Amino acid sequence: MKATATSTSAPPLAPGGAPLLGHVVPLLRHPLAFMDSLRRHGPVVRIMLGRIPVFVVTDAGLTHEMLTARAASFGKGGRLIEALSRFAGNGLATLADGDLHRTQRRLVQPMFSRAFIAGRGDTMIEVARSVVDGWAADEPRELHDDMQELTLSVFLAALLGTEPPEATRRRIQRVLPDVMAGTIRATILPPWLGSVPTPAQRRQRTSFTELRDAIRDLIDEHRRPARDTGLLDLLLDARDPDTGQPMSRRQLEDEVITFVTTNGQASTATVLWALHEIGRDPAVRDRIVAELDQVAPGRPLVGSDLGSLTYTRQVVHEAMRLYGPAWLLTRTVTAPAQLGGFDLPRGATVVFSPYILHRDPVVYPAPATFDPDRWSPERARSIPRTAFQPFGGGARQCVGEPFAWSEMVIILAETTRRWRMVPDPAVIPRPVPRVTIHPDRLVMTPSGTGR
Ligand code: HEM
Repeated sequence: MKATATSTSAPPLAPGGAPLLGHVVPLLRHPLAFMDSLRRHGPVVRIMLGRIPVFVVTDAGLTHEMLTARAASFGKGGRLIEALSRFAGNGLATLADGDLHRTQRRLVQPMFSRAFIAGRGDTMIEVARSVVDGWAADEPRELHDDMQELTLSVFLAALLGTEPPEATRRRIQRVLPDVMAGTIRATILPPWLGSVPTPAQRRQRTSFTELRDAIRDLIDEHRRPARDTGLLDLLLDARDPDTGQPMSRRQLEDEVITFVTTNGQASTATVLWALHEIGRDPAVRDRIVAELDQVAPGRPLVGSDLGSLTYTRQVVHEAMRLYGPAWLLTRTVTAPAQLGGFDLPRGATVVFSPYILHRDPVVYPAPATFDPDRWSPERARSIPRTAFQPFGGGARQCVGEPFAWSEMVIILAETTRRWRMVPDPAVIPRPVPRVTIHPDRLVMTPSGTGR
């Protein structure tokens, strides 16, 4: 997988750039096709955002190397991180590498451990089921809002350790689209163009304040639940092992905002794509339902069943492969560095993209085909580990990964068991790359039972 050049040199320039704007136009117009096309030009390719060179790593081995063994030269940073920190402040995902990140990661890690998440499985399932049960039969639904409601409800249930207050959930859900809306534009546009004040930017700034107010109230109003402690209780109890100090109030807010926004993006997108693919292929749905009937015959699903839902997990796996869901992540070169034999100057932004890696036809034959059996225990063995990196790698790998798997499997299982989701043939969802890749619209009708 790892590619090397014979001598050190500047990475090749991608074709199709314009004099003043560079590759901004193809990146804004056809971002996914443009990114996918870069693989043809080499393992590291130079593109221009205006006059600023940006280096895109298209090779899986080199991406992994950059995130792990060479991480000291490739710091977390770059334009995406600047754009995200406008609302997430110093949350775990936007903190620069260093002591504060290491301390925060140590404090936060236990709340996303497999054991802790497994202990919240029953509550997460109950909340997902009550949302799905509330849908009316035979009425078409715009599933984007539904899935955002589901992922947010399930996350808040785990965060609080109990069913979240409906008003709080609504308040957060209302502002999330505006919070995320301008992030990719702020990443791609040259700074002089991105700083022009527009009504959309003003709306976005208001939404940042509203989200922070909602999270502040959520923390203030939280009471430790009787049954299970939530993730938030762990955060409140966390003490820096060196100083014995709790997290500052501002840091706590930044962390919760980070979790709510990351969860709402990536997990929502993956579940939407999975439902779209299940709707196109009834055989996939039948196999999920058969598995659920075998694992939990004649009874509701419980948390301890999740580990046995092998096929349902394969469906989630394949949805994450095919649609990313992150297509543009960034690092900053902290000292003059080489990657794959190419010279990269200090201060440059490096882009890496699970989307590009997951569509490599050498590793994934017929890469555009949705095939959950790629991930059957026998076939998955032939896929190199670095070829599937939806959660990144190294010290900055997604801390929420165990939570994300449980959440997505729960939502898919509960939706599919309760309903047969019938796609609207007039609405063909198109991928829209925001921070993650969302379908522009997904309209499906819950019909009868999934059985
Ligand atoms: C399908 C679901 C998800 C995907 C594909 C995903 C993907 C990623 C990726 C690729 C990174 C690394 C970014 C980088 O290296 O620059 C990341 C980091 C992170 N993710 Fe996720 N994520 C998902 C779900 C979640 C959830 C559910 C949470 C929390 C509730 C979460 C919280 C975080 C945090 C806090 C970080 C920063 C970790 C650090 O820098 O130490 N993610 N995620």
